[in-house]
Amino acid sequence: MFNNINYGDHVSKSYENYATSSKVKDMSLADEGIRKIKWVQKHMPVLEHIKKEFERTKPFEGITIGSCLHLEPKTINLGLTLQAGGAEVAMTGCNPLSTHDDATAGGAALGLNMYGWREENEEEYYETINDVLDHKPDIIIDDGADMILVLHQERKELLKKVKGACEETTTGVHRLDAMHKDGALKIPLVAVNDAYTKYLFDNRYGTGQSTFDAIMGTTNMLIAGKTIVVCGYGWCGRGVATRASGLGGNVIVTEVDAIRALEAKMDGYRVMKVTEAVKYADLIITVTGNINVISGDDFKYMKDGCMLANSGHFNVEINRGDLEHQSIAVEQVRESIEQFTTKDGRKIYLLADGRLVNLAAERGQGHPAEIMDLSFAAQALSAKYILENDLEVGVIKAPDELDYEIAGLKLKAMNIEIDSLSIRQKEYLDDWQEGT
Ligand SMILES: NC(=O)c1ccc[n+]([C@@H]2O[C@H](COP(=O)([O-])OP(=O)(O)OC[C@H]3O[C@@H](n4cnc5c(N)ncnc54)[C@H](O)[C@@H]3O)[C@@H](O)[C@H]2O)c1
Ligand SMILES: O=c1[nH]cnc2c1ncn2[C@@H]1O[C@H](CO)[C@@H](O)[C@H]1O
Ligand SMILES: N[C@@H](CCS)C(=O)O
Repeated sequence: MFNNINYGDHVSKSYENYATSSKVKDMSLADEGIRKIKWVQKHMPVLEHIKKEFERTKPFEGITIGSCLHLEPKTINLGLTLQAGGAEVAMTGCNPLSTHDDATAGGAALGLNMYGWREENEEEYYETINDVLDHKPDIIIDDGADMILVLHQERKELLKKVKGACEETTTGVHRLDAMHKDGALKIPLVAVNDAYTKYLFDNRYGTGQSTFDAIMGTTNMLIAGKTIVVCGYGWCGRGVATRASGLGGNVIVTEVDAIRALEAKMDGYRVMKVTEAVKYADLIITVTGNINVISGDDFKYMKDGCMLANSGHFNVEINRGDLEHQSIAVEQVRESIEQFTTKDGRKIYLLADGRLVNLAAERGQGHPAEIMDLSFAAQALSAKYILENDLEVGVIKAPDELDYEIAGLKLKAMNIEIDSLSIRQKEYLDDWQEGT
């Protein structure tokens, strides 16, 4: 069935190395998965460049890399990049709702060990994390730190083989920082999220666009003229607020950090306490990485028809239990939309079960390929960095050289040339004596 597909230059050309240990929903979806993988490859030039380099230099020969990332075509392309470098790759999802079953079938067909399917229950979610750990990885790539936690708590015997791990997202880095402070972290950790080429683009422009892509695709509703409350004005919040405003929404920001609140105000948004903001909201989007951002009485003051979406962390930012408690009926009214009827008769809509909407909604495609090109280039080079350096236990930022290499490659792929400092300019910048 698969043999007449032209795989292109950068993926395996046959299914001979089809990883039989994979657990995916349906291998008959592999053709479609491979078509989607090939599409994103066209839009991930930096990762494709790295893949070619890896094919030549084989930095991961004899190495096993296990990942816990959102499983969709761009992530599979990261897996193929690591595979091109000689690694045995085992992948599972980092969210029970974000896996694309065609992409995982495609990945398995192309020789990656794939574990996971969309709508896993909690037991299956952790079972597939353990399936990846069974491959005894030398390097781990995590998103949200669930796999690293399982490694430290339940699979301690594997710790000594792990040379290091990479973490994809802000909340994962916070969790791992906390773990290190408690003396519980036993491996070196590269906070890939903290690379400039990651958070400045992925968290901001990626989340900005993909959050609205998913919300609009899920609801088929207009943004223009609506009041949109953005909870959290970090990198994701800035991106979400910019796009909300660009689509014609009236944006209100809520924050707990005085500097970020001030920044939001001077960026032109209204800023107020969440208890006040919810009264005006047509749509609320949480992007804080925190728990109970919308909870308790907040639901009482919402207007009839208010929609709730989280694009931050797990399913804890919006307290679903509190909303259920105040409701007399919950009904699935459309794919990824639940309608809660409150005791006083209002309808409140929760998207994608309160999980990050840009990935967990049925229509969620995640960030654009050009954005994940940067994030996954940072992952691929960080994995190589771990292997080539004897890192100490702790959480470090990816080195600046790596960031500049990625930015340079991206600019080149975009046909953009920039200036460089002249010798005189360098001297001037280094000199403290030259004045007016
Ligand atoms: N959906 C995605 O694809 C995606 C992409 C990147 C990051 N993330 C996740 O999104 C979350 C935010 O990431 P970030 O990089 O913007 O983090 P960040 O640290 O830059 O920003 C978070 C902001 O939320 C604020 N905040 C915390 N608690 C709050 C509360 N109760 N009410 C209002 N504001 C509050 C903080 O003060 C901070 O300014 C994280 O969980 C991150 O892992 C999701
Ligand atoms: O399309 C995607 N594929 C894989 N990962 C993604 C995609 N979109 C966003 N993220 C990643 O998900 C993390 C939060 O869990 C973010 O940090 C982002 O890098
Ligand atoms: N993997 C987690 C981390 C997001 S911050 C999630 O999907 O919610």
